[in-house]
Amino acid sequence: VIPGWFSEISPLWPGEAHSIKVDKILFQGKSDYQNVMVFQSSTYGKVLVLDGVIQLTERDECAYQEMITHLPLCSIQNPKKVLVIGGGDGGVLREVARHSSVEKIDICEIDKMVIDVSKQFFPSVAVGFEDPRVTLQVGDGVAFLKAVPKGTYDAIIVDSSDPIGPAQELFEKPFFESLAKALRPGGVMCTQAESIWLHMHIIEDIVANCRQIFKGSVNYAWTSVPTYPSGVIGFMLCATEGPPVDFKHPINPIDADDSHVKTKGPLKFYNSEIHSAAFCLPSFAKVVIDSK
Ligand SMILES: NCCCN[C@H]1CC[C@H](N)CC1
Repeated sequence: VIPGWFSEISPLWPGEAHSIKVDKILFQGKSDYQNVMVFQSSTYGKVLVLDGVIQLTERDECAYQEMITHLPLCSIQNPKKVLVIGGGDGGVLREVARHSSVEKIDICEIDKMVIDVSKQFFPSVAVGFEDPRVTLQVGDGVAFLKAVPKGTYDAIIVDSSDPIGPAQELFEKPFFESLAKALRPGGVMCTQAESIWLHMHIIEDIVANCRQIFKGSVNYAWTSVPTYPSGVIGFMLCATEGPPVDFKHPINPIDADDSHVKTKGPLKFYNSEIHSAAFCLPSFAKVVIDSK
């Protein structure tokens, strides 16, 4: 380890480690689920780290939060009831709140320390919790979903960490089945789906499971997040059987010039062109994802 630098070392990306220069460690703690750390970096603003893995930085969190939220919500007319699993930093809530059609935002986050630390060190991210439509449940998303009545939500966003630690079950088939049950016909889900450069095997399994469960449509999208491993992150976008959903052509655009987004500050990353482009895959990924 180089003094003054944080290196992201994990068995999920063997042989490589992204490093960020550390100016000052601001918080270190251990919750019931994981180690939590916040540091002031030299060039990426404040950084949130869980069990040694970068979750977000102030400089590039916009890319992930905007894409994971607007890829599903801009693909259906009038989303009204939205559920967020994970997302304890509040960033996805901030983005969901831009949609004036949304009436109810439920969130189930397992680790209260993540929520408290985000409110203390990342107020521009945790601002999402302030929206009056938000109802917070601190608990396990797997159990939460089992109790949700069939067809409750228009959209569910699974903003998870990696499948090592508390989020492991969020990548398994029973969880995808409970997501599908909780969605209305033609409802949409969007989950964090790792890196096409590092995790094609994990992605292959997720796609195979989703194709069995989501009879509407199954799509993989990806985007650039400099501080995530290999500099990219992917998303599974699925729709249940019902009114058809064409993820590649947003029917509910929320481009930067939309009046109702002014209250939340401008969109820094998402727009309708990058929405459609996100579904264009390199050949080595297409051959796996389209063949499942
Ligand atoms: N809400 C913060 C983002 C959580 N998702 C991240 C995706 C990339 C992973 N290596 C770490 C978690």
